[in-house]
Order: sequence, then C-alpha cells, then structure tokens
Amino acid sequence: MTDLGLPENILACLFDLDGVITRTAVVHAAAWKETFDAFLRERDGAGFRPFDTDDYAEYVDGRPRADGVRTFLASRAVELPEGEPGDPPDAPTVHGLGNRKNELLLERIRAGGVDAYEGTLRYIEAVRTRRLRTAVVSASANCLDVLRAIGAEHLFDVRVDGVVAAERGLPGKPRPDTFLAAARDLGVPPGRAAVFEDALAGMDAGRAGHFGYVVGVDRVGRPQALYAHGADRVVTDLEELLGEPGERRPPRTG
Ligand SMILES: O=P(O)(O)OC[C@H]1O[C@@H](O)[C@H](O)[C@@H](O)[C@@H]1O
Repeated sequence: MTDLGLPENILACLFDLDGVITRTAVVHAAAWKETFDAFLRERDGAGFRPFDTDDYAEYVDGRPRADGVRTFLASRAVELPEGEPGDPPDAPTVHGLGNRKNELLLERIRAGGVDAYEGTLRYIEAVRTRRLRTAVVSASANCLDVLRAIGAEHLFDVRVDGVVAAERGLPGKPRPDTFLAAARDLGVPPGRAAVFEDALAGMDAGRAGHFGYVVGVDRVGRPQALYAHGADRVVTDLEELLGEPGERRPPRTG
C-alpha cells in the first residue's frame, strides 16, 4: 500500500462528486423527498407512504436524474409516462418530476451554497502531488456548476458527469460505463484505477467495472451496506487514508 492508502499499482483516482467531494448528497436527498412526497400525497392522499432515507440510498442515490425517478416509482409499482426532457415541473411525467426536483435542488443550493469536504480536497491534493491522475465521475448534470462553486474544477484531469454521459450515450451508475470512460480518457486500465464512492449504485459500478480498488465513503453510518456492495475499504473521511503506512514506519535514524 502507498501512503495514500492505495495498492502500489494504482495510477488514477476516480472520485464521485455528491457526498464524496461536496456536502451535496443531503441537498439532493432533501429535494427528492420534497418532490416525491408531494407527488405521492397528491396521488394517494394524506395516508401516503413517504419517501425515506432507505428509498434514497437504494433507488435514487448515484443514479442519473430520470433513472432515479423511474427506479423509485417502480419500487412503489407506479408507472408514469416518460414525457420530454423539457416538460414543465408540474407535468405528471418522469421528466416533469425530475425537473421539479432540479428546481428545488437549485433553490436550495442558491440559498445555502455548496460546502466541500476539506478532507477530500486535501486527499486529492496529495494524490496529484504524487502524480496520480484524477477524474470526477458524477451522475449529476449540475456537476460542473457545483465544482465551480467550491473552486475545485482544476483538480480533475477528466470529468464524466451527467452532461458528458448524455452526450456520449453512456448509461449511468450502477452500470460501470461512466467510470470506465473516465479511466479510458485518462489512459489507465480499470485495474489500475481506484474508485471513491458514497452511493450504493456507485459501489455496484465499481465492482462491475473490475476497478483496482474501491473505497466506500461512509457519511451516514452504513459501512456494512458499502462492503456488501463491493467496497474494498470503507472510511468516514478520505483523510483517514493519508499517510497510513508512513505512520507505521519506524522513525528514521542517522
Ligand atoms: O439531478 P442531477 O443534478 O443531474 O443529479 C443526478 C443525481 O446525481 C447524483 O450524484 C445524486 O446522488 C443523485 O441524488 C442525483 O439525483
């Protein structure tokens, strides 16, 4: 292992955004809850079953926007027409619900700003100092704006986000294609790239792509779920990985 807590053969690090680099996973989750609860209340009346944190983790977190809508609604045996990407936010369609959520997300981001995980930024700086290559791999179409909000876009050699994936026709997480595309763009085989993810769908993508190492970032106290979905190692903050073997080395003499 290196002093980055990674196997020696790793040449590139592929970072998820929401929940790994920025404290935005909870903002997405809150916008989804408001969207789905309003939809379910209107459909099922006051006794509706609310969207909860398990629903978010299992059906929405890490997936592209429209896939999140489809996967959650399917879990409740609800079918909606697809509609069009430009549907208004009150349209009872997959894209309408997705657009409603995006409005609520952007309102929340405008009001509260975006915070980074400082430990992740320090880790990425250390990775780059050691001349490993870096990519951000996010399902979010808002990825570039969020990175710009924290002034971190220069930390990544490659970006494969919701916009890039749509342009290239890449299926999102839990499929491995966006991570594989990032590794390819960096010129590194998957077996020599490490994936850093907080979402179960992202873990599944890391496992399906046969990446060299998969780090689960546990922000919500569910390490077992991350291991069950393929993590090689689970940390609560990336800074835990810094300097690990170094700490165990005996002090130099002479
Ligand atoms: O709606 P956006 O910004 O394109 O994001 C898509 C998805 O991006 C993922 O990073 C989030 O975990 C999901 O909650 C979100 O739905």
